[in-house]
Amino acid sequence: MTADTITAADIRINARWLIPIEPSGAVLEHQAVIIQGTRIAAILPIPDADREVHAREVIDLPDHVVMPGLINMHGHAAMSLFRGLADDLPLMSWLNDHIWPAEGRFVSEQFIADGTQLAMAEMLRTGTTTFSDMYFFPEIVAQIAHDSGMRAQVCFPLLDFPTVWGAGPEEYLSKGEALINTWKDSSYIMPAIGPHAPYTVSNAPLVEARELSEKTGARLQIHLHETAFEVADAIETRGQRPAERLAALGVLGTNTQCVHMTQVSDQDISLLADSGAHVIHCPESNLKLASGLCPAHRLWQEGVNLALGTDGAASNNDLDLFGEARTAAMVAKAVANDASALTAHQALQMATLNGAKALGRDHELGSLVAGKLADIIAIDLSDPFIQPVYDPASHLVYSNHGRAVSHSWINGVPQVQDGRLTRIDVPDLMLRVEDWGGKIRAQQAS
Ligand SMILES: CSC[C@H]1O[C@@H](n2cnc3c(O)ncnc32)[C@H](O)[C@@H]1O
Ligand SMILES: [Zn+2]
Repeated sequence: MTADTITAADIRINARWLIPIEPSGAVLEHQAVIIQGTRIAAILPIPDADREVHAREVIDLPDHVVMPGLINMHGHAAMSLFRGLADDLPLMSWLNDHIWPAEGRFVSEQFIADGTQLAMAEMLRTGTTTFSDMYFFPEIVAQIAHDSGMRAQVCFPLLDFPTVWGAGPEEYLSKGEALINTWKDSSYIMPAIGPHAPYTVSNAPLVEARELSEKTGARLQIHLHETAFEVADAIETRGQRPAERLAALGVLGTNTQCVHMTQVSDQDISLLADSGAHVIHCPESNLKLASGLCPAHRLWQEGVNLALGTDGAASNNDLDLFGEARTAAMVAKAVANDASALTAHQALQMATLNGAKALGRDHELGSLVAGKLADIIAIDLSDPFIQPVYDPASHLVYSNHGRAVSHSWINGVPQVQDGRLTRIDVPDLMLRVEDWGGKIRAQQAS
């Protein structure tokens, strides 16, 4: 739809600044975003919109920057109920001695429902409109996200051993295929396959996961090269680096999302770049668990698509993707010994368009372009802690931390209005969260 043909629209957002991400990272001023139904109909200079558009609802955002909703490409949403339960530990002792025992005790359908809602509330408040989840009871995660109108890639878990969600790989795969069939035509829910890690999934289920991905088009997300120990142990026990093993099994491809990649050799980079696999960078979880540092600038230079994730709130310990973008930019500078290694604009692209690419949905998500879905956020830059403004992208990455997200829309539907959630009953949610906190505290004390 062009400006000439528009006469009526559902929503018009008048923005002081606009960061559309595409076709360039440039910041535009005094722009109107026109929404019709679920999609962006046009982006016009405000004076043109005044002349040509009659919107049912006009939202004036005179101190705000408007941009695409953030895409948090890796997490375990319901682990928000374990936030702060086990800090200051390295990955394997965090998992083996604390998190897996706690999951064995507490994870249930109700835990997943409440913990996922708590995570969604935090993500919406900090600018995320699409998240990726890898956790138990994915059918509940999918339903909860769908019912709240949040977009989600929901990866069903795949491991060699029994968990609260199933007896082993065959059960996970058959329940997972049912999840894919249920949601394959949904715009909100992207069902996906979540083999946990190379050290918890053996070759046969990995190959079955690949075949399921090829048959259905579902994405496959895996924790990969998270620590030096993982890589050294694989070399010792299998004689292969994990990425090499995945490549040999045919598991690295354009549908594959590799989470972490803190240990990267030249050969690993070639495998990633040649296969078209995506890397999901989770710098804060990597820092907190002392897992290592992903060389983001090198991967970017070599043409690997690099998106951002928070990981779960028990290893981050928040789900603020603006904060993650800041950390990614800072860490890249330190790792490369180059202050320009990853700029604010690149960090915003990682948090938006690159996530959409990893999902295979960059034709309709990840940037503000006419025709794309209306997943949009607004951030109020009038507060003293983000004044004065020279480049709003700089403030979003280096000064903001997601505190000032005032509005968001997903599929053209308001999710945050003046900083308040429209679709989640927060007081009721907090009662349930406090109940879980009480139960978990009591067990810790016993
Ligand atoms: C199979 S469901 C997901 C499984 O992963 C665990 N987990 C959470 N964070 C991490 C991480 O950084 N590396 C490896 N595994 C992680 C989570 O507790 C679930 O058991
Ligand atoms: Zn994870």
